[in-house]
Amino acid sequence: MSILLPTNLQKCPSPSLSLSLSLSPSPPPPIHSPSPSSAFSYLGTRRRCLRFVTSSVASLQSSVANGSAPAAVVVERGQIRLGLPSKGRMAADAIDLLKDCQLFVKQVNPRQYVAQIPQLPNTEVWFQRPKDIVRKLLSGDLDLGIVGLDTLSEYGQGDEDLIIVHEALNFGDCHLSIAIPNYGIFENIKSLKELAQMPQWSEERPLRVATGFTYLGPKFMKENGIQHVAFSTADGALEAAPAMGIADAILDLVSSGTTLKENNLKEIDGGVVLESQAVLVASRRALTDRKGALNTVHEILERLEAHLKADGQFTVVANMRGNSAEEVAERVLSQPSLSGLQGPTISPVYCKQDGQVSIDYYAIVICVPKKALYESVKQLRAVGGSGVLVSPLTYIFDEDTPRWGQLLTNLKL
Ligand SMILES: Nc1ncnc2c1ncn2[C@@H]1O[C@H](COP(=O)(O)OP(=O)(O)OP(=O)(O)O)[C@@H](O)[C@H]1O
Ligand SMILES: O=P(O)(O)OC[C@H]1O[C@H](OP(=O)(O)OP(=O)(O)O)[C@H](O)[C@@H]1O
Ligand SMILES: [Mg+2]
Repeated sequence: MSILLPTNLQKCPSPSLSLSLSLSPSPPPPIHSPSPSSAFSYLGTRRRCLRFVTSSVASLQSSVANGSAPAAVVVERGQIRLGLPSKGRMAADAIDLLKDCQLFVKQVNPRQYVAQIPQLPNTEVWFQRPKDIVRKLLSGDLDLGIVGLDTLSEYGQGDEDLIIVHEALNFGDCHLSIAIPNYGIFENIKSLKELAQMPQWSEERPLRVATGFTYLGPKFMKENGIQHVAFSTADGALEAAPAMGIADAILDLVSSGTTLKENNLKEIDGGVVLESQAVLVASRRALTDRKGALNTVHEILERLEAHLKADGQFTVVANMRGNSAEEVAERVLSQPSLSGLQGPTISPVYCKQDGQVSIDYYAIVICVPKKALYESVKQLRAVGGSGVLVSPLTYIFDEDTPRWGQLLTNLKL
């Protein structure tokens, strides 16, 4: 069966409207590809030169001679710059997360793109579109940023200057996934393998995929050995493309799955390109070369870890009759969900009866994962717990911040 390409895809009238990215011969190289003949590598080198200056004429000459990107040093400026999404679903969540960490972003009015965080006096916030945050981290115009992993992966293209400082900020959960119609020739197709093996696709008539992810898409298809694929770009409402005849499949973000369902599309086994959520990302050069950047990251990271760790937990307090703290501890620790972070805190409850002070009860305090709350309450009752009080936890500051150690190792510090 042969299917005709719509004319707009055959002719590619405008790169911004319909850029057909055939997988053969190869997907676009990374921004900082060392290949001197590549337009992408040229753009990357220029971009870098906007903000980072070469350390000396001699090193420039030697790097030109060996074909590598010139060694760069960071241009001086007083403030550390943190990029936050200026619009879209991530904008409010990023500010709310910082607020939960007692970092209050003071933006005088919503159209002002720079703001302050009084708690971090050496740091400026710059509001930018998520993809521009990544671009500006690469060019040296920003030092830190909060974006979705999908945006970071698409626009960062694996650049080693980008370091993920915290990979799970607990918002913006979604995944990047291939979806196909659940009708017509795709009705019985359930996996990427089955999709790739459909007889319809050939060099002349490839599988047409509409996506905003024109780096990750071709890369994924190539890694999965799938031939005869052509990508077209689109900026929004991609889910309409198959029904409009513009594409056979789409590659887009999915969260609840409602948009796919409402447009008669389905995901397929093996079709998930990336699991994504918001991440804190930093420029390696900024962290190593910019005065104060590492301290700022340390403080933000400590606050984030303390808040995010606490976010998944409740404090549970209960009273328990017993002869001694040790005896109560044994009963509590006999239950699998009651060991808390390091173990239960058990303290005597002093009661006055007939003028005498006695200890008949002990108060136990534990941290319990939110998901295990009800199970924990049942276990507490089973060993004699009564008057169970549950309250949210705000921060857990551990002895050390695990991601800080990982960051230092990554930076070879
Ligand atoms: N449906 C979703 N559910 C949860 N997170 C999502 C969803 N769609 C996108 N995201 C996450 O939010 C980020 C920003 O998406 P958003 O749609 O707000 O902005 P955008 O796509 O950059 O801009 P726009 O859609 O206005 O062109 C994405 O990079 C992704 O990480
Ligand atoms: O699985 P769901 O919960 O239905 O979410 C998925 C939709 O969310 C995003 O679109 P967005 O709302 O950002 O609109 P856009 O296409 O204009 O970016 C994404 O591009 C999907 O279309
Ligand atoms: Mg969107």
